[in-house]
Amino acid sequence: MKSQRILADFFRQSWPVYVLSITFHLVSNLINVFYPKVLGAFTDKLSGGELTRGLVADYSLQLLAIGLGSVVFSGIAMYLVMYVGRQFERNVRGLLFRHFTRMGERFYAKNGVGKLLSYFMNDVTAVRESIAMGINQTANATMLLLSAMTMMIISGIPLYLIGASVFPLLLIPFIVVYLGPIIRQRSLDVQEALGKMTETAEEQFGGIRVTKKFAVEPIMNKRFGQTVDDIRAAQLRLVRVSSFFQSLVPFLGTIALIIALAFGGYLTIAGSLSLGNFVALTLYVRMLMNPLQQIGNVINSIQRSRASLERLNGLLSQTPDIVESAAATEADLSAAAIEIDRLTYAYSPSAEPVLKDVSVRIAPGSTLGIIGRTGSGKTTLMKLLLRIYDPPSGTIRYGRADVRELTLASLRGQIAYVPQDGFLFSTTIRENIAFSDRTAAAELIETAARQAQIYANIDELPERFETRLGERGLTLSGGQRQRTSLARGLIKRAPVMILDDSVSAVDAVTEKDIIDSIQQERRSKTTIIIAHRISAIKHADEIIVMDDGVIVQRGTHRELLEQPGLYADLHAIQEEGSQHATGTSDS
Ligand SMILES: Nc1ncnc2c1ncn2[C@@H]1O[C@H](COP(=O)(O)OP(=O)(O)OP(=O)(O)O)[C@@H](O)[C@H]1O
Repeated sequence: MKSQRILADFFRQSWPVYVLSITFHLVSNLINVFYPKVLGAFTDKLSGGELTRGLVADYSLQLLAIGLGSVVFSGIAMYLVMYVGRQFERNVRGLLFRHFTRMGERFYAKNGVGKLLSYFMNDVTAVRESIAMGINQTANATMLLLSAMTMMIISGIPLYLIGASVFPLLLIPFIVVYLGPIIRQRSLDVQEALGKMTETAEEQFGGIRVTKKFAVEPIMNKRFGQTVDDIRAAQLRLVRVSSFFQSLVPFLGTIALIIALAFGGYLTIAGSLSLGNFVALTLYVRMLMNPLQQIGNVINSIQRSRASLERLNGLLSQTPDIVESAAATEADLSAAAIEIDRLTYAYSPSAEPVLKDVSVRIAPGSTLGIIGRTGSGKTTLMKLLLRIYDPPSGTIRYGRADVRELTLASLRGQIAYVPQDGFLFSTTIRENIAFSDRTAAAELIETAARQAQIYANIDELPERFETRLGERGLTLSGGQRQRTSLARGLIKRAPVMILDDSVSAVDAVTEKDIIDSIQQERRSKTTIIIAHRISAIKHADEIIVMDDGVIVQRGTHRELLEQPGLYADLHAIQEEGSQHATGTSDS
């Protein structure tokens, strides 16, 4: 399973660093456990009246050496593990991003951007913390526990006294088994709530312009406030159980100290334990409290990170809905006819089909115009041509090849798709236009801009093609964005071009200029134009009219005008509109 893979892969690569770090921790702790022994010996000398100035200086120097030695080794050990922890973070973020790029539209329709960001930020960090800090502290604590126990035995502290003092610590595993799953579940709830908040924030920042124009800030504040309240509630539920757990562990340490003090004190008075060993015992038990506290923290953090790991695993084990066949071949669309054959498509098995028995043949080099009511399935049909969604087998062919048998890169690399709401990146206009080939020559970029009738606008900008756009290209007007996106499609000079309502935001005169230059540029190349205005498609070799997923009419502009139907009705309405606009109407 992928779940184990993230960690297994990571440990396979980085285990030498961990071994080195654990060795350094071991050395540091071996040095550190001499500290109670030195103090014990000091106490014995003091109580025996044998302490001299020279011995005081000696003991002080020994303590200094112990302090320095242990700090240096534990410092290096910590650095090493933190270093690989950051490597883990970097690797998993890369892995997640590559996974995201493979996922299809269905995945993005289900998972908001904010939710996906939360995987990058919260979950990866939670796992990193536990495999870096967690492993550091566990190694440190275990070493300290083991070496302290060994030193107690070597120092001649009776075993039964050590056993009695350490007994309360044996209860820790039982507490972990009982409280661990509760902490994990509550951590999962916190991560989900954080994901929701990032999702809501992303959406609200994205829609802030609409919010302001409708003056609905209070509603939005309330909605966001709710997600923040949910996080607080989930976090408090987690804090209640995790702080109980975290304080229970050192409490057991205190019980151990009380036993050592009472039992050890009694044995010292009875003369069966030296004063030096009594001091050493209490110092050792006190010394054990820190690692216990650390182990408590670590167990808590491991439970939290297990919740995050589960979320990451869940995400990484999702497979893309569009999978390239193992025998997929490279597409060659340069002279291929596009055959759509009795295509019926529904977005889900339980939903009504949005395309019903659609058949069209687009000859290579020809232009197909598509017009129809909104929601009639035009964009869906284009997405199926690009295999953004999977059409039923045999219903879409390029030449002789079924679309499902072509490699995705070769298929999409040869189709220039220009959507209605062309997304622009927050980089320069030049990079936005030369998106499919960043090395494209300046003349090619300029020609594409001219053909898309955006050149004059760009030329007026202070830095022309080097002008940086704001996020999502929002420094341009809607029509300018659309034409920049059109230039991005045109520069690709792809064998097939799809304009999906791509000139809807430009005025009629500009639209005519754009259509003229597209006709010129794409004279011998296959072009599909979807439009709501007849003026944008009337030059097409064939026009199909769609209504509710069905092709209701087909033919050339002239043929369609001669038939009664949706096309002639649309034409009449649009003609009347333009006559009103130019003042040439009879009525
Ligand atoms: N991802 C989706 N999941 C489920 N249903 C969808 C999805 N995308 C579109 N639809 C539905 O499919 C139908 C056809 O939508 P489509 O976008 O193809 O229409 P269209 O003809 O391009 O519309 P418009 O002219 O308004 O752009 C609509 O009823 C729409 O609600």
